[in-house]
Amino acid sequence: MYSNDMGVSTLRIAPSILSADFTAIASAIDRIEQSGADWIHLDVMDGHFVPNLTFGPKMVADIRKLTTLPLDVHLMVQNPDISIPWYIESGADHITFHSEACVHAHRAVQQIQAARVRAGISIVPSTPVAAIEPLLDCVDIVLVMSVNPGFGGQQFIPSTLQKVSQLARARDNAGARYDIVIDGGVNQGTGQQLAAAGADVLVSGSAFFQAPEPARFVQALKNPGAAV
Ligand SMILES: O=C(CO)[C@H](O)[C@H](O)COP(=O)(O)O
Ligand SMILES: [Co+2]
Repeated sequence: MYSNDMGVSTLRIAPSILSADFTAIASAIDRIEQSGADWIHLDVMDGHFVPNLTFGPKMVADIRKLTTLPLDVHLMVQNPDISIPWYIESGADHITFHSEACVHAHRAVQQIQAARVRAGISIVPSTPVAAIEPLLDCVDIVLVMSVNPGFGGQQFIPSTLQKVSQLARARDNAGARYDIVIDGGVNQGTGQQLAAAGADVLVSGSAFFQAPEPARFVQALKNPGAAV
């Protein structure tokens, strides 16, 4: 559930800089910090696993110098085991890679955790939760893509909700500890549905950067249904 015993929201918000102006990255980081958001989501795309290119470890290292907020690196790259060490070195707090892009996913999780970085596994909309079931007892994060990865500003795919409930149930039954992170098409409407289904963290790119009042937007996502 998304509130604690005191009725305070436990939902965390992770704005994605994918929708920021890359020529003014320091001001984007400042906007995120001032908004009361919890993590900064960094989308790394290689032009192979997804049909788009963004940035690499230098950008992550430069952002590391600007903030103490957790840096949540989302690797949309083929064979992430090659580049995981670069993102460890650049100061990432979390590194999430795609199940579809990595043959030896269990080894990659160990590689990340050995550096005391939180390890995440992600699935695209056409991949079922069953594909990552063997990893659920060892990952720190499960990132469910609710759009096809590669671009911001796409429409939420509703079948994601069922995956979120399935992951929340599996975690409760097994006593596992992963955060359920949802990425793609998150706005106040879909956020409310995702919170009810059991999401822990909502990534928001275009909606966050378009919001006239980012702090109000973050509060509204954290407290679905409440007037803020
Ligand atoms: O991983 C991503 C795209 O592959 C982005 O994190 C995601 O799409 C966020 O953008 P938006 O909130 O605009 O959908
Ligand atoms: Co992402």
